[in-house]
Amino acid sequence: MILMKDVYKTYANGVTALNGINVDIKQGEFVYIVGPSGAGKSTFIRLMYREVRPTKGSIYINDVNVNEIKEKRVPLLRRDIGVVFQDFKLLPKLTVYENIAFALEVIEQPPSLIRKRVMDVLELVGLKNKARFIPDELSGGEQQRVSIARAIVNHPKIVIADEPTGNLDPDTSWGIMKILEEINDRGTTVIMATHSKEIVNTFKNRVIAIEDGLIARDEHRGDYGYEN
Ligand SMILES: Nc1ncnc2c1ncn2[C@@H]1O[C@H](COP(=O)(O)OP(=O)(O)OP(=O)(O)O)[C@@H](O)[C@H]1O
Repeated sequence: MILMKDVYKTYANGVTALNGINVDIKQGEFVYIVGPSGAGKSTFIRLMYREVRPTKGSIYINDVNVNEIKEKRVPLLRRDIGVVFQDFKLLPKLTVYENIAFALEVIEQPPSLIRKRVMDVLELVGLKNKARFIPDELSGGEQQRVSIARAIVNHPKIVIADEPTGNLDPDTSWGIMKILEEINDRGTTVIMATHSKEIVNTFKNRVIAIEDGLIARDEHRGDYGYEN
């Protein structure tokens, strides 16, 4: 479902972030991407939704080579992938409801379906009572729950999260993990880059460690493996 073959990435400034990555992630897996700062985790993640293009090698998402599709088909690729960022990236002037609905409006879904889907995801992330709030009126954890709701409202097959708990305290992070595990239990593949030893060692899942642009470790139900 996600397949990388001999993937290299050298940025325009000459920095090589990935140095020959081979990986195979099946539908329904939960995978942590760990490793030292600057090891290439974000680059690895951003290649999957074509935010970054590889210098060499192939990346397949559901048998589609993401580097070969035409620019106009990129939005279609991204419909299958929900992305969650460390800094939430919510639209500040829109309400919680509107932030989530927007993801469906841009792909021209009918209003009745939009309403149902938004209410369903608000229920899942426990924010039905805050649908009319704007992001500034929410805590960091609540804003991250909105951004997760927005990422999954279109029922993507894959959710990619780049340090989703990076700005949150431990209790709030736990709540976010519970939601991601629930989404994964429903069959969605979850790929999450993290620096949290506590999370990786508590919520056991596959661990892929990237060091110096290479996969240094790939373990089923692995440990974090670093001292933070
Ligand atoms: N847009 C870019 N242009 C040039 N170099 C970049 C760019 N993005 C990342 N790099 C470099 O590529 C290397 C890998 O960066 P990347 O962000 O993938 O690492 P990371 O493992 O996610 O780090 P962190 O844990 O600190 O977020 C670093 O040396 C970084 O400086």
